[in-house]
Amino acid sequence: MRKVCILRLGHRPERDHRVTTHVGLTARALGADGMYLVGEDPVIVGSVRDVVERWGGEFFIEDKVKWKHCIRQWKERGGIVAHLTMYGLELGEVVAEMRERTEDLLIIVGAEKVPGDVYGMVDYNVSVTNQPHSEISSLAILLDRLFMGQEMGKKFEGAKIRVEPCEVGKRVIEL
Ligand SMILES: C[S@@+](CC[C@H](N)C(=O)[O-])C[C@H]1O[C@@H](n2cnc3c(N)ncnc32)[C@H](O)[C@@H]1O
Repeated sequence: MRKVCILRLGHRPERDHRVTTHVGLTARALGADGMYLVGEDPVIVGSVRDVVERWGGEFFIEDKVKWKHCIRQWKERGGIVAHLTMYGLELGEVVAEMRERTEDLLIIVGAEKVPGDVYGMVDYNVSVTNQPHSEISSLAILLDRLFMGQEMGKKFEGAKIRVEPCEVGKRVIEL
């Protein structure tokens, strides 16, 4: 089974804390396998690992990653890389090809301005509309289109807690 991981660039601990945590949680919930974080943020690493511990699955998070090294190593190991950017090719034009390829996929999302070199190092620069919005929304839509909705049924092995969907109220099961 191919691996799909996220590389989060440009994280500023003083202002991106919540958004970067949500990039990780969105990636996990929508079927990705892990996230590499450029920069050091033990609080985010701890929060995401805590969710994995309670809600299950094997999603990993690693901080203090050097982005060029991460991309090069990913490609040396035979993986492909997509960069989410409003300036890229429209998602609808490239997602079928990305889905058909069997190589591991690294998805890059930025925070502040992404270094210019990134655009030339990747296999796909992909836009989710050509309007500015967010790394969380663009990642969610890419993952959903990539997995064609199948990620919604993903089982999270080893969970200590699970939600039982119900029409009204909250039903939480401790396992
Ligand atoms: C809040 S934006 C800031 C982008 C920054 N101003 C720049 O010029 O690179 C943060 C990230 O959201 C993602 N993003 C925002 N809008 C997007 C779009 N329309 N399509 C794809 N990704 C998008 C990109 O990954 C981007 O790096």
